[in-house]
Formats: sequence, structure tokens, C-alpha cells
Amino acid sequence: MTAAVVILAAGSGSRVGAEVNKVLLPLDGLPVLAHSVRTVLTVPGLDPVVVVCRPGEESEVGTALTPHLGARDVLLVPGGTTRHGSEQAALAVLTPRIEQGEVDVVVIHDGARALAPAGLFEQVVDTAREAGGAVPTVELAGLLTRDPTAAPPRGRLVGVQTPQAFRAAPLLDAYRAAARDGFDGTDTAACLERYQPELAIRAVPAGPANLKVTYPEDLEAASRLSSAG
Ligand SMILES: C[C@](O)(CO)[C@H](O)COP(=O)(O)O
Repeated sequence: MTAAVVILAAGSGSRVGAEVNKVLLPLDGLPVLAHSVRTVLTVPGLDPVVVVCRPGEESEVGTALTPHLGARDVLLVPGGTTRHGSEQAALAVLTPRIEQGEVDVVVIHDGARALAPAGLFEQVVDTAREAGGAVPTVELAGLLTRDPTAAPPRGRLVGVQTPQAFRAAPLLDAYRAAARDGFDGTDTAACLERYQPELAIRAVPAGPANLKVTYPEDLEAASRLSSAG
């Protein structure tokens, strides 16, 4: 059995302020997206790799990734209008492999988190096989609140990242239920928490180095972090 990986690269990238999709911007000489794909391809047992791109960008994304694939292949899938819609598009492609028992875990990753290390992919897959689901988390230095008088105690909040991994069968069931309801979650864990509440989802400690390229300055920060690591 293998763990399938879905890399989401269909976002609008409006906050990075570039003309092109932010995952195609260069980071240390390679497209942002190529970093994650290269990392995933080094981890044994991760197959297939699905890259969800903006409809119409298949050829651009394919061209950006081809030099990094070696003998491997990735499945390019046109995404939806939301993150959840893009996840649904990837799951539609993976469904036969899940139903035939070839794929037992699905990992969902942000294409814009270029620096997620290979070890984090291994950890979330192992944890999902053991417990049901796994989500990387990072401690938050400050407090997050809408109302300062109602701030929760320090130390109780964590930031959530990707790669997130889940057993494939409950993931599929959750997304089928979400489709029936028209639910559109912010991340994969939100959908599982709603439709598979009995599934144990464990936090896997990660770090601030696993940043998501969202704003222009994040490219510089990512470059500094990658040369430091
Ligand atoms: C899932 C996520 O990475 C958690 O931090 C984040 O919400 C993704 O945000 P995006 O704007 O959908 O890329």
C-alpha cells in the first residue's frame, strides 16, 4: 500500500502580488512548487503524486516540474474555485486506487510550503496509519483573539500547517458527505473533524521554517531559511 500525495497549487496567489501563480515564482533558482515535489519524490512509499493546478495552467506547471521528475511522473489535475474544490478534484482521481486498496493514506500539502522536510512527510504518514490523521502544528508566540478581553490562555493555541495526512477511506467518506452538504472547509482537517469526528487526528510538532509563501517578503524569508537549513 502507498500513501498518495496531493499538492495544491491552484490558489490565486493574490496576496503575493505577482502576475503569475506564486508557486511558479523562483525560490533559490527553482519554482516554489518544484521544491515540494522534489522533496516528496525522495520519500519512499509516496505514490502517486497529484499536483492540482489552476485550470489552463497544466502545461506551464508541467514544464516547471518536468526537469525535477527523473523517472517519476506526477498527475496534473485542474483544480476548483476553492481549496476544498481542489481537494475534491484530486480525490476524484484517487478514488479508484483507494477503493482498490492500493492507497491507504492521503497526504494533502500546500504547494506554497516549499520547505516542508522529507521527515515531516514520513512522520505524518506514519501517524495517520497509526492513529487516523496527522496535522503539523507550530507553537504561536503571541495571542490570537478578536476580543482582547476574552483572550484564551497563552500556550493553548497552535498554528496549523501542511502536510496533513489521513487514512484514505474515512477521508473519502468525509469529502462525499461534504459534497452532499455543500460544505467548503478551510483545510482538510476541518472537513474530517466535521464528518469523521471519531477519527483521531494527532498533532505532529513542526516548526516556523515550514512557512507558506503568502506575501512577497515570504520568498526572501524562505530563501534565508533554506540556506540556513
Ligand atoms: C491549510 C493551511 O496551510 C493551514 O495553515 C492554510 O490554511 C492554507 O491556506 P491557503 O490560503 O489555502 O493556501
